[in-house]
Amino acid sequence: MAKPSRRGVCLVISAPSGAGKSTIAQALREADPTIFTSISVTTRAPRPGEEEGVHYYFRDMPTFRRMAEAGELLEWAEVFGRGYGTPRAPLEAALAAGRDVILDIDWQGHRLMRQAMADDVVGLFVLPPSLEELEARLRGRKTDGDAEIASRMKAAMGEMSHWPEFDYVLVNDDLDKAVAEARSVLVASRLARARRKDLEALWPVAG
Ligand SMILES: Nc1ncnc2c1ncn2[C@@H]1O[C@H](COP(=O)(O)OP(=O)(O)OP(=O)(O)O)[C@@H](O)[C@H]1O
Ligand SMILES: Nc1nc2c(ncn2[C@@H]2O[C@H](COP(=O)(O)O)[C@@H](O)[C@H]2O)c(=O)[nH]1
Repeated sequence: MAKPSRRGVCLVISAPSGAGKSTIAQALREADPTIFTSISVTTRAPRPGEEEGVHYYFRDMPTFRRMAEAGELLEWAEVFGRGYGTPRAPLEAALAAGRDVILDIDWQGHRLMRQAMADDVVGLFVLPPSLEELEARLRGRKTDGDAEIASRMKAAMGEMSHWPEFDYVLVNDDLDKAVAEARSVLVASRLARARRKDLEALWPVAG
């Protein structure tokens, strides 16, 4: 197979639950179907309408632990008391084939991804316009009960305090604007530092 002209960008999008990162990631993928979708493994139960291998790989805790110990997960973290992790092999294959990848994971996962593949990772943190709007979005989504929403709201301030660790930060007040900004981050990242290695092999560089 011919070598791709560049390695893909691994765009890690994090946010407190309900801020809109999955919605933004989905819009980016719909606009550009070449973007690779990483499907995480989780120990949480499927929500109504969620499908195995589409939204998540749903596994019990012993299986999740075995995968983590065997190195099958590039990163994994406990979020809201459950295990979530990124399968290693499909993501590495996609980047090597020159495909951009979007990961919709929490701030701990972003830290671990930076340790695992610093040159490939670009971090984007999505903030909600306010705590009231965050709670309204969690309620409006109708996927979680009161106790789960309370637990996610309780964690939100702590999660949001990690925004300075990211390369880019946006406020998702207007969805179209947020998607356009996230798209700009992806395009700029394609042209940025790690991508220069490919050009250095092709074009002269002043000594
Ligand atoms: N800019 C926006 N204005 C109004 N509603 C929005 C906006 N962005 C997203 N939403 C809605 O907010 C809800 C939460 O969005 P989403 O599921 O994408 O959040 P998330 O950050 O991925 O949450 P989780 O971490 O739980 O997966 C959804 O119902 C979505 O349609
Ligand atoms: N570190 C990781 N975090 C992940 C991964 N997949 C999802 N997540 C994060 O978990 C919470 C909750 O998700 P939900 O689907 O239960 O609402 C959210 O912040 C996700 O971003 C992963 O592989 N690794």
